[in-house]
Amino acid sequence: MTLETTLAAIGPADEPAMAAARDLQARLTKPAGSLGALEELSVRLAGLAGACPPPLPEPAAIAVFAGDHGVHAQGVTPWPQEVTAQMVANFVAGGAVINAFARQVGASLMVVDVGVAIPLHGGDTLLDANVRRGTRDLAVEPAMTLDEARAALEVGVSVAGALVDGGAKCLLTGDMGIANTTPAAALVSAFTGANAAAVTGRGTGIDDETHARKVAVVAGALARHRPDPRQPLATLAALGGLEHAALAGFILGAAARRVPVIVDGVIAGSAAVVAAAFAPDAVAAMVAGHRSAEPGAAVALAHLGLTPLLDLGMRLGEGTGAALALPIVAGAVRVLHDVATFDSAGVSEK
Ligand SMILES: O=C(O)c1ccc[n+]([C@@H]2O[C@H](COP(=O)([O-])O)[C@@H](O)[C@H]2O)c1
Ligand SMILES: Cc1cc2nc[nH]c2cc1C
Repeated sequence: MTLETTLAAIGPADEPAMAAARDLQARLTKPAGSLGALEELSVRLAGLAGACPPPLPEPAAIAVFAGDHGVHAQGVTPWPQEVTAQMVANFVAGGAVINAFARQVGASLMVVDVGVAIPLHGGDTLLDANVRRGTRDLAVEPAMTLDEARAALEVGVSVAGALVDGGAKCLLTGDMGIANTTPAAALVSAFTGANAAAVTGRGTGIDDETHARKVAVVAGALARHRPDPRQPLATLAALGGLEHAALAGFILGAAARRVPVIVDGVIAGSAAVVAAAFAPDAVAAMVAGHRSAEPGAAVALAHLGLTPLLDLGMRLGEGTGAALALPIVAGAVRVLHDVATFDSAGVSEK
């Protein structure tokens, strides 16, 4: 599917299904409101599916999009760029944290090379969809051409479509890319209007001097490119990464198929903000898995009006925060399927 046909397929939440879910929640054998945020989540998922109860989010599929970044040359991260390719190999071998969490929650995992700088050779779980071997340096020129950004977006759309065609009832975002918290911060700043210092954090863990340089790089890129958030493709191309673009497409692809997508940390959060700029109704498909410690993540979620399910101080990426949130999403939906009503169970109401 092209970007345009995907955007055209995205529609608003179904109000009658949401009303039915609210009504059912009120009749279940529990005090009204006692499941807190899970109740509203179940209502949102009913609205997305256009059905009450909505489908359980099983089977669930994680896609980890990997890319490299020209802005690495600015010294915004202490890690060498080749760690991106090395970690992709680790995902394929099953040895990363996301592999452990995917096994723990029963989700499938695939890795997509959308922009890694080093040629990779993987097995069945690595998809070669490389658009470019790393972006250009956003501190000095647009990171991508419009065509490259569009191609990466469409990689994400087609991965989402293939996973849904294969039976996935829930998609989870994953990312890997040394230096990718810098473009994430720039995107969040460009689309939300928050200033560079408010959205730029310590990524994998950087000292004060590196952090000051990173804030200056983000502020400088915004001053240089003067992105117009009403032009999402141009803004994404100027400031983004190939995995950010693919993740935005992945989220749009989920929304077009009316399947929930659990959004991980700051990289996925920035991609979600891009997706919402293309199609505001796409927010109906998004579930915020967790609140990453990276400050841009909370700014992105506030902009989208989403409340994170978990807040564990995590800042790993890979899809780890989304994976841990999956059982909570499943629990919220299962309540609508399994729990008796006051009527059916013969429980007295107050
Ligand atoms: O998901 C997050 O919120 C997150 C926060 C900090 C770091 N990361 C991960 O760390 C890498 C980027 O960090 P950095 O410091 O090199 O920009 C990249 O591979 C991300 O998956 C991810
Ligand atoms: C080791 C390592 C693992 C990661 N996983 C996601 N980002 C990462 C960054 C590093 C450096």
